[in-house]
Amino acid sequence: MNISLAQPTTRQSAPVIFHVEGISKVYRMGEVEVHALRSLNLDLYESEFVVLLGPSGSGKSTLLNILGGLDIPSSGHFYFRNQDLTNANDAVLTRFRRNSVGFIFQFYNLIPSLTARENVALVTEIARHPMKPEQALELVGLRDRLDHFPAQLSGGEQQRVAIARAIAKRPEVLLCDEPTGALDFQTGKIVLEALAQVNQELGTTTAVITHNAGIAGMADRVITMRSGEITNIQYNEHKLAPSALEW
Ligand SMILES: Nc1ncnc2c1ncn2[C@@H]1O[C@H](COP(=O)(O)OP(=O)(O)OP(=O)(O)O)[C@@H](O)[C@H]1O
Repeated sequence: MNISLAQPTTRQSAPVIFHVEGISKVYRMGEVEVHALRSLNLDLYESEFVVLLGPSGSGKSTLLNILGGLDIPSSGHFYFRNQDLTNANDAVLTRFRRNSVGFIFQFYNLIPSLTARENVALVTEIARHPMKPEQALELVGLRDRLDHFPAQLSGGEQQRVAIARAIAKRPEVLLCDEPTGALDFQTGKIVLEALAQVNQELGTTTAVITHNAGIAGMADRVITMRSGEITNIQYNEHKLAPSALEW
């Protein structure tokens, strides 16, 4: 199914950051072919906050992984700021991921023997124009947890360290796959507050995959997928603060 790309967005004057044109992804498992994405078209705009919904197996992670240069489509084209990355080689994709993309996953993948500040510093040491680890941690509300080790932090705090680590290199996009999947309601909201804050303060284009439809209210756009296709795009005229979300 092709969705019109000409609809207005709340960021309608913003330039396109990702242009996805008819991408398909087929996984071959022996004799069996799994069509994870089917001729999908999508534009994402600078600074927008997008929530991706859809049942398990609908292709959300596959799409996010392609956007982030972790996977490549079987056919179609994928552009980042007019640069065609569809057939980019490993060196180009590595540079793209390193300079332009921050990833957040359900599990935080922090290094247990390093403090919050040191976990973030690992990334800032190799980035081009990083912010200071302290600044990144302050942005996610962890100024007073700089010298704590992961084991001394709650799940929500660890996820916020992971967010600080992802944004400290000032990526243009932040791709989040089930960032609150392992967290309870209240803690999940605090993590969403941190993502909203980063989106607002740094203008980082943010895409969040979730099974939780209650999160949709904080997005500029809500994209719903089913069986490898986009079945609906909804525009929120009035975004909700994460604290006002209910699920
Ligand atoms: N590496 C892979 N090899 C084979 N099949 C895969 C692979 N990755 C994903 N798939 C299949 O592609 C389809 C889409 O998977 P994907 O993970 O993108 O869905 P999803 O919407 O993110 O699901 P979930 O919400 O459960 O994470 C599924 O049928 C899945 O089994």
